[in-house]
Amino acid sequence: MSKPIVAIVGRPNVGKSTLFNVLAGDNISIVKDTPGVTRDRIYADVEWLNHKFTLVDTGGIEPESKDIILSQMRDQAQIAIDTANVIIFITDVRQGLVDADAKVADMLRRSRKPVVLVVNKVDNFDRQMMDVYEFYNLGIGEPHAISASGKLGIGDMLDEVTGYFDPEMENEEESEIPRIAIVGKPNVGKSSLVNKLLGSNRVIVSDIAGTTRDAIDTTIMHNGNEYIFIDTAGLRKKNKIKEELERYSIIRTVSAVERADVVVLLIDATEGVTEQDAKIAGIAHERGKGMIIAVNKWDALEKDDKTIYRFTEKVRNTLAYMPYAELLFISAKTGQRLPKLFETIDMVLQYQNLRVQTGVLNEILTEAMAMQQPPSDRGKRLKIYYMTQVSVKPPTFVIFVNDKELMHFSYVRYLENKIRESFGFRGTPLKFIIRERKEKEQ
Ligand SMILES: Nc1nc2c(ncn2[C@@H]2O[C@H](COP(=O)(O)OP(=O)(O)OP(=O)(O)O)[C@@H](O)[C@H]2O)c(=O)[nH]1
Ligand SMILES: Nc1nc2c(ncn2[C@@H]2O[C@H](COP(=O)(O)OP(=O)(O)OP(=O)(O)O)[C@@H](O)[C@H]2O)c(=O)[nH]1
Repeated sequence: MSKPIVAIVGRPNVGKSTLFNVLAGDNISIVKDTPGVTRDRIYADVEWLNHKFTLVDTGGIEPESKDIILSQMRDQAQIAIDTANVIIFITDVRQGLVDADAKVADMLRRSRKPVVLVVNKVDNFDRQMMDVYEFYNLGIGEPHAISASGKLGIGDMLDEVTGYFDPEMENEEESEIPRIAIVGKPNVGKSSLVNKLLGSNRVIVSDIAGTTRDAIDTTIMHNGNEYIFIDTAGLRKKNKIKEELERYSIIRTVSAVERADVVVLLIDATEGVTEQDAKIAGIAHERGKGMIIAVNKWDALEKDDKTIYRFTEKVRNTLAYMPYAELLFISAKTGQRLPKLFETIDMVLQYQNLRVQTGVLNEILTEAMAMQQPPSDRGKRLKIYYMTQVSVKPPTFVIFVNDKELMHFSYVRYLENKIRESFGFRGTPLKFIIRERKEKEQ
């Protein structure tokens, strides 16, 4: 299933962060007023009735001068148009309708993306409704009055947002053609890779920073199989401050990863593995995607017999939360190990879809428990009744136990390792759900 993306766009101080936090719930609620504090809160998973979506905040405008605000808003809106399925355009009833709003509204209208116009800070519906009607003039539909901080009008707004979701997309079962997202920092070689894989020049590559184009899906045939590559390259770099660039690249990554079965994270061999790489990898990890780390520009490195070993160690340390990820050393320039990349993608796809029968799983479980007893606490021992695999992509297991509290993270890890010893599941994260069951039901 691929989750829709909803982007919030709006001028500084209209209440984007507040709305974001209300929608994202308790999990992400950094209260602001300190510039920089909210920077990391860029996306969140939201559930409304039967709908799930990923919310992204395109924010991060520094209110320096009006000209800059408008150009930054345009950038925000462009990112939203490029990546989102539905756009929430948020305005402020107290500031009223301003010129920048109208300009951005024009841009959004032309994009033909569904836009939900929201007028925030309507703390008193009776008294402020007349002011809300003014926003009809934007020509992008009916304004929704809300109070983000007062949590008013949020339900109606979400009804409209989720009403635009494509039911086919939400219920999408298995797609026949696997989708591979190529992600990584700017300049790491994403376009070069897709270009090389394609073997022609349909994807534009440039040495000049500032090549503009939208994310492209490229269908590539290899050994008679089709693959769709989702490429996040070509972010505009002109006039962007570093943090802004990073935010944009993260939003695009989230949207590409969301649609993918397998993620190929490119790391620049000439720069080593960085904090930003770890952040990007985290997005794929959280979303349970198949994971391949490809260290690119391997041709450009002076190597001795220890180089690959040292590099491996560094990557594994920095990305310690994903020991399952496959690791490859490639060159998009020379084509080194690109056939191996396809083999690895095929393997990871298989493991993402592998189902293990309950009988076999429980043999592994029994043996594992015999070798290492489940933990106990204050005289009470964890009992594990059985385990079953409930889904794939990522493979997800439910473990039935007598008392959830007794189930230790380290014991789950131990069981995971036992499953991997038998089945591999290379390149794919495994998910475990612990459920309690009364002994009598046994
Ligand atoms: N009265 C009222 N104030 C609100 C409401 N929602 C947000 N605010 C206030 O508006 C101010 C700006 O809110 P933020 O959520 O930080 O706005 P923002 O759009 O994220 O701002 P930037 O990060 O600068 O882009 C804060 O002081 C909020 O408390 C509302 O519904 N009613
Ligand atoms: N030596 C070497 N250079 C490479 C390799 N792959 C890419 N490059 C160079 O790295 C630079 C950036 O490559 P791009 O493919 O444009 O990188 P990108 O990740 O698509 O960049 P953005 O569009 O900024 O996201 C170009 O100068 C490429 O020629 C490689 O395997 N080896």
